[in-house]
This record gives sequence, C-alpha cells and structure tokens, in this order.
Amino acid sequence: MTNLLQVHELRKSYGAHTAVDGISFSIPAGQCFGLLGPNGAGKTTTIEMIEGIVNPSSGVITYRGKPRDETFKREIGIQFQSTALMDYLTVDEVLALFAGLYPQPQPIDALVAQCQLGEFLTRDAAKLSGGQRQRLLLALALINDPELVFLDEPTTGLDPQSRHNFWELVGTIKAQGKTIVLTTHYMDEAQHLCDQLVIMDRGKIIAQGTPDALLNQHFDEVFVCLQAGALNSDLATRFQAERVRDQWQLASNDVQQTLADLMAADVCLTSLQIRPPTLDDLFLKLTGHSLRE
Ligand SMILES: Nc1ncnc2c1ncn2[C@@H]1O[C@H](COP(=O)(O)OP(=O)(O)OP(=O)(O)O)[C@@H](O)[C@H]1O
Repeated sequence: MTNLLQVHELRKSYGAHTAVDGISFSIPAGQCFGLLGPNGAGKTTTIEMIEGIVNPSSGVITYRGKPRDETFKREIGIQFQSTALMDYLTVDEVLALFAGLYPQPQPIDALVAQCQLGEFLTRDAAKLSGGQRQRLLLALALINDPELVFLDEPTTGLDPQSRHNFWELVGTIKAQGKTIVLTTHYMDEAQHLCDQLVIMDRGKIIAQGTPDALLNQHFDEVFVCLQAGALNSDLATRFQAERVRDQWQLASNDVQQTLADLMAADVCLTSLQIRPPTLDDLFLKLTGHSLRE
C-alpha cells in the first residue's frame, strides 16, 4: 500500500502549552484516515499543520515522499469546521465564485448532483440547514477535484439523519479513489468511515491501527448490560458491574457463564443487552476518561 502522506515527530507549542506533542503516522493512498479524540486533543492543529495553515514547531511532513510543494496545494481540498460563506450569495453563486478560483474546476453539475445541492441552488447560503451547509462546504472542498480531502469534524452539530447522509457522501468520495483525512470526536463516525485511525489525547497518539485491529488488540470481552434497577448494590459488587449512565455494565469473557450466574442469582434479565466493545470503550480503557467528557 503506497503512503500518500507521512508525518514524523510533528510538534506544535503555543508558549508553554504543547498542542501537538511529537506525533508520527502515515496516510495510505485511497483510504479514509481518521484522527479521533476529544475536544482539545490536537486534531485540528494537526491537520492544519499538514494543510500548511499552521507552521509546526518541529517535525517533518512529506507528500508523495517529498516535502510539500505547489503540487500539494493543487491536489488538496479542505472542508473547514467553519467557513465564512458568502451569506448574501446563493448556493449557485457561491459555487461559481469558488470554481472561478481554480484553472480546472470540476463541472458544477456533477458536484451539485454528488453533494445533493440541486433542490436549493437559488437559496441564500445563510438560509441553509446544518446538513445542507455541510454538503455545500464539502462541494467547495471538492471543486478542484483534489486527490486528498481534509474534513475537519464535518458532522459536529448535525442531527442523526444528516450525519448518516453525510457518511454516504464520504463513501462516494472514497469510491472515486480519493484519500480522505477526517477529524472527529464521534467514535461511531470513526468506526463507520475510517480504514485507519489514530486516537489522540492531550497532543499525543495513544493508539493507531484499523478500528477492528484496535478493538481486537485491546478487548477479549463483550459487555452484558442491564438497566439500573436490575441489580442491587450487593449484586453489582459481586458481578463487578460498572454503572454507566442508566445501566449496569458487566465485562464478560464468557457470556453463557455470565448469564447462567445472573439467572442463578435471580436477576431479572428483561432489560438484557449484549454489545461488543466500541472505540469509546477503548478510549476509556486507555485514558481513564470518556471521549465525550
Ligand atoms: N492559536 C492557538 N493559541 C493557543 N492555543 C491553541 C491555539 N490553537 C489551539 N490551541 C490549543 O491547543 C490544543 C489543541 O487544540 P485543537 O483545536 O487542535 O484540538 P482539537 O482536538 O481539534 O479540538 P476540537 O475538537 O475542540 O476542535 C487546545 O488546548 C487548544 O486550546
């Protein structure tokens, strides 16, 4: 697998604060590469250093095996977390304006179809819903037909349906063979979209690999979950159950045995759920705090 981009010992300090603390990784061509971590982990600073927007304090970034040059600038597309869209322009005017900035923009019709913008081409950009706005920002990131697309927390604040819709769009970009670098603090998004992941916390990489490999490496167990009322405190202690929001969670290496033990203790199993470990569980295991805190 060819690596399109490599980052070696990248570091960024703001005064005494180290936002990114000596991280290294490689991004394979044609894959969706994710930077997953909570707020303040250093994800945006990392991709902004790669994009060339923020100067690293130290470290090396190479694109196609060489230092980034004009080719890199031509071959990337960036969807920022927030862009001051020309709010008094309509969607088609914004698209035409951005297309005019590039010598060989993609045909606008194709972009409109891909990003599902057709229904509101004549609407003011200011009047778009969150999901529509993200789709327009994505179209702008794709306008120069980039090889490498950066998506910085593209679904933050979107409702579940808009998020799933956006995930499908990311799938269509991947199917075109483009490489995607995505930052997110949603573990389900990372698990769904990313072929490779680095998990960041406080400026450092705490784990990296494919989502499945990361979970297999760190977990043998599954979680047996029961609603809060199902266990009293004695039983919770006996089964080493952990309280997570309104549920008890029992880590189990042998579900059959765990269920037999619960039944023998006369525990009501009506609320029983069994779930595999997630990247959220992994983050909690590695750091002692949740991704959502
Ligand atoms: N220009 C700056 N000056 C000082 N500190 C900064 C600057 N930019 C970022 N930081 C700090 O660096 C750390 C990493 O920030 P960064 O935005 O990269 O995190 P993030 O993982 O992208 O978080 P979020 O999900 O909130 O965007 C934070 O503590 C942030 O306050």
